[in-house]
Amino acid sequence: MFTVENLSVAVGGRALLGGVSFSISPGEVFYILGPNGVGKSSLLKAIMGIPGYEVVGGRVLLDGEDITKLKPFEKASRGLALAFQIPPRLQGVRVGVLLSNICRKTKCDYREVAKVVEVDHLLDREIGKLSGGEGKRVELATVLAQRPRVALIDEPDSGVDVESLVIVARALKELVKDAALIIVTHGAHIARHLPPDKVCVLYGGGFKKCGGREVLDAVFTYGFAGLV
Ligand SMILES: Nc1ncnc2c1ncn2[C@@H]1O[C@H](COP(=O)(O)OP(=O)(O)OP(=O)(O)O)[C@@H](O)[C@H]1O
Repeated sequence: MFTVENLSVAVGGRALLGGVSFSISPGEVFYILGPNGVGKSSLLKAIMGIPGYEVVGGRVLLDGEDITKLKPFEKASRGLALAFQIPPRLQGVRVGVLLSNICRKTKCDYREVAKVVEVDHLLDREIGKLSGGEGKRVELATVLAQRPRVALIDEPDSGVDVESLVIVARALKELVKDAALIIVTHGAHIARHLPPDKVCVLYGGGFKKCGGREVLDAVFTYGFAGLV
């Protein structure tokens, strides 16, 4: 069980979010929806412990262990993985080398992982020279290769064409077989392919409405401002 308890987050020394709480188990899909700039990415980065995204209150628990203050690599070794909204454009690093390095630790077959997100034809390409959509699929491959217990996925459906969205959804379905899946999205296009179990709307500094799929329908009908 992965639990975020009454979390407050500051970014660049400025208070951004407060009182964020949720729990999620492996096999569950949790969507965090909200408008641009509300703090969705910052929440995932703070959970992961990325420098500059500070947890100033509350706790992050993995199977009862308080992991709030652990460093990102320590959280990764316990099974947390983050797919960035805009993946780092690593110069001079080839896709196959990165994936095989991760798979060496987790004992996966990097060519099989690459096939899931259809980047097996990109294994010899430099990550920094991929297109935006290719880069996002490679980013998902790195998360798959980590075999996480908790996958934090930032905007998997932004900048992705309709066919690639099907591939992205396939990867997410693969991930959720073993992991708790937390997906941040402002458009929720991915919901056509991967319905959520739980949904929360982040608005005005915290979660304003949480529930099941009906919250997603309400967002489409009323928008964020109309809902809260
Ligand atoms: N490193 C940073 N330093 C200072 N401010 C930041 C930093 N990162 C994000 N912010 C600010 O924090 C706020 C929330 O940004 P964040 O990227 O978390 O929003 P978001 O909800 O993910 O938005 P979007 O849907 O547009 O991706 C924004 O006002 C942003 O400018």
